[in-house]
Amino acid sequence: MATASESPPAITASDAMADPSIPPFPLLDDDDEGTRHEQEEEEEDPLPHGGVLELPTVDLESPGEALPAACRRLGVFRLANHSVPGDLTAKLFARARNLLGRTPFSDKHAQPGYFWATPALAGLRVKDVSWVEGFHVPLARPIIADPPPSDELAALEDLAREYGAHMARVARKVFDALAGELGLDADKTAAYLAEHDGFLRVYRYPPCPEEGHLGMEAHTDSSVLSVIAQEDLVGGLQVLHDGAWRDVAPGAPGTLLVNLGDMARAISGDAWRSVRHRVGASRGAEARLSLCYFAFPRDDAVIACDGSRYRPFTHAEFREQVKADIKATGSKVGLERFLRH
Ligand SMILES: O=C(O)CCC(=O)C(=O)O
Ligand SMILES: [Fe+2]
Repeated sequence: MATASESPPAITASDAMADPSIPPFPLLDDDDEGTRHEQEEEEEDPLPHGGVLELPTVDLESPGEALPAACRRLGVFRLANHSVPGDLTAKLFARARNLLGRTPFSDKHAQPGYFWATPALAGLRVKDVSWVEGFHVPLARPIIADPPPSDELAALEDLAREYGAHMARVARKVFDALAGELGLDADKTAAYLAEHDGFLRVYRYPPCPEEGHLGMEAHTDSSVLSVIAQEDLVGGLQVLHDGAWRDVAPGAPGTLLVNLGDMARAISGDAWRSVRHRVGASRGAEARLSLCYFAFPRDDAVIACDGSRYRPFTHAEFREQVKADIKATGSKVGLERFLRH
């Protein structure tokens, strides 16, 4: 298995074409190269790479001061002692690897909840292709589709739901510990995290034969918090910290990674960070897999904080604004839209 520090031999474009499981990501042709260089020249001050970043670890059973400190300083941390059964996570990874890694693209594509290179599908330029595919599993309701999901996908979905219930428990426990620090009342503590309405994304970052792509473009999450499990040692996640991209150091085996999203930032009036992050494209022969859970406020929750730079808004308003911005410009504007004038 590839580690973050080794550089395994990259697969070639013909290897990638020969593997029927790999979606037909567009490779850069000569014209696209031209576009890419122009775009790079336009980019102001590309951010430097700042090496590896060790994240603090928070013990879910006794988070103490380490939790708010990590939220204020970084917006991302490792979580230990979370009681998610290791064999459940391993089974879900194995199913995902099997289903995404061995099924021809055309069969996956016909399955409900499957996505690949999402921004490319929104008609963006080749530079913006994210070298990723996966399944989107809403946790509050079963995937209803006609024709129904394959047996393999139905089995993956069952495991994802069982895993998702653990994620909801973990998210609630983290958020309750944090709510105390902001002095949120019981109503807000409940409304600001609809943990059972979140979703899980099962991602596979297939090997990418070409430089110049990312597994996932730089972004902040729109969630309150996101919980990521990645298969041991296959690196790739980078966070922006002090003006540089930093590779997230592999955590102790079995730890989860929690990152705060825009809603946590707004709820706390900018006291907590919504960390900007991205995923490098997998360059070795091994695909990277991750399980990402996202939890949001209730739709009607009014996000407001005394002294905040943001005007009060409902979560539904935020979501609609993000959708509208992506539709209009191809990217999310986010909280800037809600600044008080
Ligand atoms: O796959 C990962 O580790 C991160 C994915 C991510 O950042 C996202 O889906 O928002
Ligand atoms: Fe993210």
